[in-house]
Amino acid sequence: MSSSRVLVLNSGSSSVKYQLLDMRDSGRLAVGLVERIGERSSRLKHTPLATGGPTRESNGPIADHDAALKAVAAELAQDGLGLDSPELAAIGHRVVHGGKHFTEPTVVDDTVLAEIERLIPVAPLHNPANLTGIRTARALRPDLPQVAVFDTAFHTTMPESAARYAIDVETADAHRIRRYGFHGTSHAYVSRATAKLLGRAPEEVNVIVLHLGNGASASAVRGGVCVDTSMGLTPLEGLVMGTRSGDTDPAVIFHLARVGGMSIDEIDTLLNKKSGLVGLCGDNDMREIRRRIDEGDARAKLAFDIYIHRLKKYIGAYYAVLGRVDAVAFTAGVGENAAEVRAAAVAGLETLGLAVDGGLNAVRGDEPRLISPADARVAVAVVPTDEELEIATQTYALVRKTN
Ligand SMILES: Nc1ncnc2c1ncn2[C@@H]1O[C@H](COP(=O)(O)OP(=O)(O)O)[C@@H](O)[C@H]1O
Ligand SMILES: CC(=O)OP(=O)(O)O
Ligand SMILES: [Mg+2]
Repeated sequence: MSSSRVLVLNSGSSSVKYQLLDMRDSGRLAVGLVERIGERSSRLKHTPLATGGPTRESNGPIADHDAALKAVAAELAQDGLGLDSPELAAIGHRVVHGGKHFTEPTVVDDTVLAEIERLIPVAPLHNPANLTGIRTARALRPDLPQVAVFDTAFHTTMPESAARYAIDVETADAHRIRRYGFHGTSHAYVSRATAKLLGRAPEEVNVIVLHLGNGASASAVRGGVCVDTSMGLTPLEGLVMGTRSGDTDPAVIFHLARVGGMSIDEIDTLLNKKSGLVGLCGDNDMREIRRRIDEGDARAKLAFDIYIHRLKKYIGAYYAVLGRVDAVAFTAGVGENAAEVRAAAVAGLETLGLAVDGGLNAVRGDEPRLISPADARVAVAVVPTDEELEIATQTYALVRKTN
């Protein structure tokens, strides 16, 4: 029997998203999510698409990512899709920080694991979870290739002028301080899907991709190649996010330490977990923020306005970086669902050829779609991301090549 299945694990700081795919037709056999790992109210949601069975949900404490992955393996086994299946060709893992070293998907060995571990200080919310996912999967199926697909890989093409901070070169190099960028698997997938939507080859189009999830980043993609992105050394730089501040004056940190008496760890937690939308108004979910705005809540409105102001600045910046823009693509949880965010982000940019058609923008759906008026100079699009499919595709291509 030929092995054509790939299990994809997208381990986040407190969640694991997973998909089992058959790569002969990229069909999904099972999808699921473990949320609130480490809390008492963890939840596992599993949909066995292959059997047509109902979605199963279970609640109860799941202590860590190791336990989460074992619970996922048990769910899959219940549908006859267990990790012991000879049809499984590989397990693909999203790894957030690959540094400068990893520009391609990579079969994991001990050296690769050590490098991912070395990068923990620059992705403290993500790389530890990714590592646990790989280690647990490897223990369950030591004979299978485990493939790491890095968020940073797509951004390694950025020119030095975009990738370097203007700080002392020797100090920066000694500590590998540069702008790496993240969500690259999504930016790559969405920029290609946007070209397809326009009926053109990726090499022909310049796209600004706005990945607006809980973490959020923008990228400038010229002819399929990333030339700038808003996240930097870590996923803290750039846009306003669910819990992260995005851009601030670095002197805020000196001030909080010297005048506010806060420790470096306290400031790290403040900027990564207690800032962004949650810090501004107490909620990080855009649905809740919209509901509060509708009720006249001023703090929610200010949080929304700050979020939009930053987003608009990045659209303008990347317009200037690219010179010619063919499309602006909105993706991820907020980008795909929040019509009011899309409308507000491009409002007033008509002189740049950017506009949203109210009717088209209000349409909901899972397919890539244009929301700009028919005569617009620049296409504005909603392009759902599929990081799991992209990871599976890259993983399968690599194992086919190496076998
Ligand atoms: N229907 C919706 N309307 C507005 N925002 C939404 C909607 N659904 C999800 N979101 C936003 O998407 C976010 C999650 O995005 P997602 O891309 O799944 O993030 P992550 O991958 O970082 O977990 C939520 O926090 C919420 O703000
Ligand atoms: C890199 C990053 O911010 O990822 P996420 O949006 O999944 O937190
Ligand atoms: Mg995400």
